Amino acid sequence: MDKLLIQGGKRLAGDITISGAKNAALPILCAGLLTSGKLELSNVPRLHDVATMLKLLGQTGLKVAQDDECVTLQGDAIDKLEAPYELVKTMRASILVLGPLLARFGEAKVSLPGGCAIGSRPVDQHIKGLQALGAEITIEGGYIYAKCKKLKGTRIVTDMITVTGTENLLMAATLAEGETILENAAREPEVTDLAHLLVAMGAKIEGIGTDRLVIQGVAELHGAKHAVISDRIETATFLCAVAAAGGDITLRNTRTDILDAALDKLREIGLQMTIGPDWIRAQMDQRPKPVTFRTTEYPGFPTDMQAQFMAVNTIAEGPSRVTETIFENRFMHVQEMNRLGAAIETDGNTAFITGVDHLIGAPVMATDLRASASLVIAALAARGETLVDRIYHLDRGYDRMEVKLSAVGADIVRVK
Ligand SMILES: CC(=O)N[C@H]1[C@@H](OP(=O)(O)OP(=O)(O)OC[C@H]2O[C@@H](n3ccc(=O)[nH]c3=O)[C@H](O)[C@@H]2O)O[C@H](CO)[C@@H](O)[C@@H]1O
Ligand SMILES: C=C(OP(=O)(O)O)C(=O)O
Repeated sequence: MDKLLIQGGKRLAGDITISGAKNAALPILCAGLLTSGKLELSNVPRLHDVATMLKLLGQTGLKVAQDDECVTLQGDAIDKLEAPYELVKTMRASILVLGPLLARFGEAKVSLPGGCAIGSRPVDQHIKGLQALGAEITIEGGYIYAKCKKLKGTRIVTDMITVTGTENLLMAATLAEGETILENAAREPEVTDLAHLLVAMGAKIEGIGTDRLVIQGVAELHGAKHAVISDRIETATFLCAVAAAGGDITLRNTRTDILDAALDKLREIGLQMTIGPDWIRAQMDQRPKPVTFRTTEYPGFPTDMQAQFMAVNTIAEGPSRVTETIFENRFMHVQEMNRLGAAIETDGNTAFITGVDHLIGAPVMATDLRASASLVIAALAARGETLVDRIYHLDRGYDRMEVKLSAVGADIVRVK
């Protein structure tokens, strides 16, 4: 099993190119199921989750061709309307094939994703929404069996804001008969990116970027070309790395207009930033200042950045408080950070951090994707050597993180 060996205390300096966003690429790849036409996608990140998704889509009969960061999909020979447990269990986003398969073919069998480390993560809202669109759904033997003659547009109000729930229902609604209104829709930039692709494929969607999406169903969608939006979470992760380790880095191929909540907190930390349309130069030459925040849906502070900011808080010049409101079990990095000498206590969904003068390297275990990234950040700032185990979590969602970090001066190597 791969691990990362990190010698902390090195200043970071140089350029990093940000990859396409995992959370945009995964639904966008699933949109390939909605058409017999050709989807030509660029800026697709090289990630385990993308490889898993392409394998899953390939099994349906969708034709997949991949060349570096470009993926071409053609859905003119899909004949297996199924997502098996073996693949779904490794990636929850597999649930995103449900809406498209059902809408286009009137049938789908998709394994229930089950819980995961950060929380129970049910998919009841996806199911409830598809039922409202007229699908007959049964659950048996761990599988969702969905059937319909033709989905019919309706008004759907989800009980909570759900990102993949919105994406699944949005994709389904593009091929439903008549008008669908999605109230309480997620406004995450990745949902918006998917909506822009769907429009390029011929879908009729109003309210893009708002919490009320109005979709007029069309008989069919056609092929399109699309560049996946750059990854705001990867961007903010590298900004936290320089905030913790110190240095002067420039991030390229990024989007600076979808990062407000994180950028505000980074300014509070003391990170000096110069911001262009698609680049950010970040400089840090002081001990971080502590930041208190709570995670919320976009445009609020993203849960996917909670752990990385906590890593910066561990060595900040004072106490801070972090409240996680999206997932019920997203503090698994706390124990591991404390192994590095951090002083964090938790009470329910709030973590209380007392900034320490420095962390000291130790062997630690990654428990989920963003927890892994937070441990890398802590290790970059720590004195001595840290071995981060179970980095398969990291590989799910970061495109060659150790290569990008060593190119800017970090002492980080992948070991077996
Ligand atoms: C592939 C992808 O895009 N993953 C992102 C997506 O996950 P994902 O789409 O799975 O997260 P959701 O937005 O659906 O989850 C938000 C909350 O709603 C709950 N819920 C959700 C759906 C449902 O049917 N029932 C239900 O109870 C969840 O358990 C969670 O507590 O958004 C999360 C929140 O920004 C991010 O952390 C993930 O990185
Ligand atoms: C939780 C995440 O991803 P997923 O929904 O794919 O588990 C994440 O990207 O931080």
